[in-house]
Amino acid sequence: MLNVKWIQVAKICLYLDDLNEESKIMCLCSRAFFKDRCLYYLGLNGIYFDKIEYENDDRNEEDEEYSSGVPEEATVTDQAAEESEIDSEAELMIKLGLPLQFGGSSYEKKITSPSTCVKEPKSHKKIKSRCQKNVNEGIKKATEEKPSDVQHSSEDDCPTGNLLQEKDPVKCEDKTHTVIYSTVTPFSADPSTSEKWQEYWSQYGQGLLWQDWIQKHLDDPSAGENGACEPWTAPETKDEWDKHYSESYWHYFEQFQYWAQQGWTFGSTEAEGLPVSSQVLPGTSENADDACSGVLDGVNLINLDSDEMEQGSFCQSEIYKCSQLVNSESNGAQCPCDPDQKEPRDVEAGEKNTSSRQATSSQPGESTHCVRPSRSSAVEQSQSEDENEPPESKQVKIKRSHEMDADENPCDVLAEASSILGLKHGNGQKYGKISQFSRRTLCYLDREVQHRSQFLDMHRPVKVKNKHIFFSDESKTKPTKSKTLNKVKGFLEGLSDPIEDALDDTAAVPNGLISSSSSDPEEPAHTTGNEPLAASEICLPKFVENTRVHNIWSPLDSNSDAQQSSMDTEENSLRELIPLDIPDYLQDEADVKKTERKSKKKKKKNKKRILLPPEIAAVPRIAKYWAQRYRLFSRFDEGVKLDEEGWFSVTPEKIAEHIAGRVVQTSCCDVVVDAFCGVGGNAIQFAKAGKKVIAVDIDPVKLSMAHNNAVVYGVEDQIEFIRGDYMCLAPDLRADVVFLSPPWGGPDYASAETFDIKTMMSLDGFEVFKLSQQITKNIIYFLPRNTDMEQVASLAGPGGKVEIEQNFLNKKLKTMTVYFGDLIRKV
Ligand SMILES: C[S@@+](CC[C@H](N)C(=O)[O-])C[C@H]1O[C@@H](n2cnc3c(N)ncnc32)[C@H](O)[C@@H]1O
Ligand SMILES: C[n+]1cn([C@@H]2O[C@H](CO)[C@@H](O)[C@H]2O)c2nc(N)[nH]c(=O)c21
Repeated sequence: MLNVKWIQVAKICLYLDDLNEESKIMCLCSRAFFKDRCLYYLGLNGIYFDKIEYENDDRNEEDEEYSSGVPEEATVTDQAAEESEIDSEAELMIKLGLPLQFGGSSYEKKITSPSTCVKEPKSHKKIKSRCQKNVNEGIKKATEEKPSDVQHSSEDDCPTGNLLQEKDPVKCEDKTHTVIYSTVTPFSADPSTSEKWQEYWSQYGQGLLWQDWIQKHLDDPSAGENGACEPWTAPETKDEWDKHYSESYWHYFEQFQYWAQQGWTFGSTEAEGLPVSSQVLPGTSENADDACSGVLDGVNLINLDSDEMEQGSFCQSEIYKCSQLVNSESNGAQCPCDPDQKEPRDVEAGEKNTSSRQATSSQPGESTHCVRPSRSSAVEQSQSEDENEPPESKQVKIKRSHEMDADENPCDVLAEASSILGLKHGNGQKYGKISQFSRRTLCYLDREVQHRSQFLDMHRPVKVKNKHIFFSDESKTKPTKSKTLNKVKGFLEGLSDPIEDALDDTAAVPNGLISSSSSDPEEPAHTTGNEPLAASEICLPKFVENTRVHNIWSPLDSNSDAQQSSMDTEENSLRELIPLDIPDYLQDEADVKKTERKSKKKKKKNKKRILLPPEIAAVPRIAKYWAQRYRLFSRFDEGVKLDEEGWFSVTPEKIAEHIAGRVVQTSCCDVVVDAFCGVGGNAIQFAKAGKKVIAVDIDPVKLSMAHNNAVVYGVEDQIEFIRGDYMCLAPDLRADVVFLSPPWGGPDYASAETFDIKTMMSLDGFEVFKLSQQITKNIIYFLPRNTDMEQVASLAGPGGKVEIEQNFLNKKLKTMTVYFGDLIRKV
């Protein structure tokens, strides 16, 4: 079973001609999440039992990541998991004695994100993860493992309050549920909020549950029907409903808690502005959709009753987020942020004035274009209009698309795609006869995408907003004398690669040593100096090539210890920088973090350094990849071979496995051409998935390594290895799928803001694609994460479709896989 989470996040339509709907290119944006930390740690440690520990971490992480969108910070409790949250940039900053504010996406994640002000009580964290675990591992087991802190199990504890006791889509007396629900003690510290939550949930819980259920089962026409087959009673859906219930409850609970902490309340009665329909529940409503939209109206009618709402546009926009995507043709539902409007609405941008045009769609299933209105304008609009009203009666007003003038319509699809989805775009040449796109529409398919994206590392520039760093007199003078700064200087000067590379996935490890203290498996291990070690200084372990070496540790030498402690001292001195305007909610955490850092430092002191095998130490540029050998090939120790290019360009096994899985899911795809097979990362996985593979590479060394590695995996018989130039061979190849993983021009691809596939690769990316099209329409293009999204979409041609899948390895955006033809998953 693949440990991959795949979600559709958005649909972007690129119009060539406003008047011709047929010519638009439909671009499905999806995300695939992989986790292979255990393989990374195994690479560092070389000890198997650690793997088990980290696998546990991963499982916890999964619970958090996908169950409810809770901010990471709120759920990370144990040391290992917590360490993994700090990326190496942040770690480097700490090591160098620089405050985190200077950079590092961990800082961004942990501090600048408004949502991180949500601090889930510790008890909730435990309870929640236990609860999730229970759900996942089997409800019955949960009954037996009733946690000790569960006090009650009566029906009173049912989080749905009275309402469910009357309408009971989920029976509270059900033992299993009793356990799950009774673990909930929302707002234990604040009874009034707790009451409000109870009230809110009892009023809207069912509607929300139902709405989400329908959303999840869009393809199932029976899902929205009331009556005979209620999902909570039907045997085939009961379990799924139960799980859905638990997940939804926690999801909305967290949302509610968050907004409550931001000073928002909701109008609980009709008099306060809630529509009557919001109180119509599934099962009692004549039309379930009315209930759904009513509920969502209710959500949108959450009122601001505090002046403390200072979280900026991101928080505000969350309220307006289009939280439902329903095919209006199939069930008549509407975009919830637009209660009285049945027409579809888009996030639009184009060269032309689109003010009077309404979005149209000709294809079934694509008729609803939900809009997430502009971050601030709609909010500002509504706030300024309501300025004179008492805050509790303020309501969200959102303009309809046709009411927006081009001037005032700030909905810029490209900006949204970039900031929310992390997709890059440039002005690069488009494929075929396409010159430019005249209009774009964006529809989010995952209502949580905006929120979730905050907790993913998409290599966004660090935003430090309104931070004033003041240097005390002392600290003004110190940096010039600081050994640490000299080290920084030396370190940076010593790097030939761009900074991003040094901090990201292409950094060199200059002295042949890898510090195992690097907390982020994605990141290179950083060393304390850049001087190459003399051969005599390298204490090389006895290393037999490609055989499992379980313990390749050497004790940390006393020198390094001294170095570390000197860095610690200097770190402290540099930490005299005083950020004056840390918001209150962060101030509280500052002390906690200090203590945590101290304890981490202590632990790091105890950590050991891993020594590289001689052949790896001889090529420092690839040393960091060696630490990641198991994530590239989990059977590395059984004789896998890589050369230098192979090390940095092989597709990590989890990603390759996933891509192969996508082929398996597509019918009539038996033969796959791996046009640039390299050392075989992808070819092996295609073969493992049962496909016949034609593996082409121009380099005989690569090809022989690919063959060797295929033997290790026992799939050599399924692969035909052809040495040659794909550009010449392509016309003679026959296959059902072509996989393209060309050289991107070395590790420098990441230093470009946007990667142009036509001009930045050694081969012309358009030509490669064109040749492949002659073999089959089913093409997979494996590309850099910063590839120009519009350029790659243009490959689909007018009226075509494409799926752009972002590949996240341990929450960090790694690569982009683009699917064409039948390989595109259906929306
Ligand atoms: C990025 S690597 C492929 C990595 C591969 N997907 C893996 O997982 O191991 C690109 C490969 O393309 C090969 N190559 C470069 N130009 C080529 C060409 N014109 N025809 C065939 N192969 C070529 C290189 O030798 C290199 O091995
Ligand atoms: C330079 N490089 C890295 N990766 C892939 O991107 C990941 C993140 O750097 C690497 O792990 C590797 O899979 C490459 N893939 C291809 N096809 N061609 C390349 O030149 C290349």
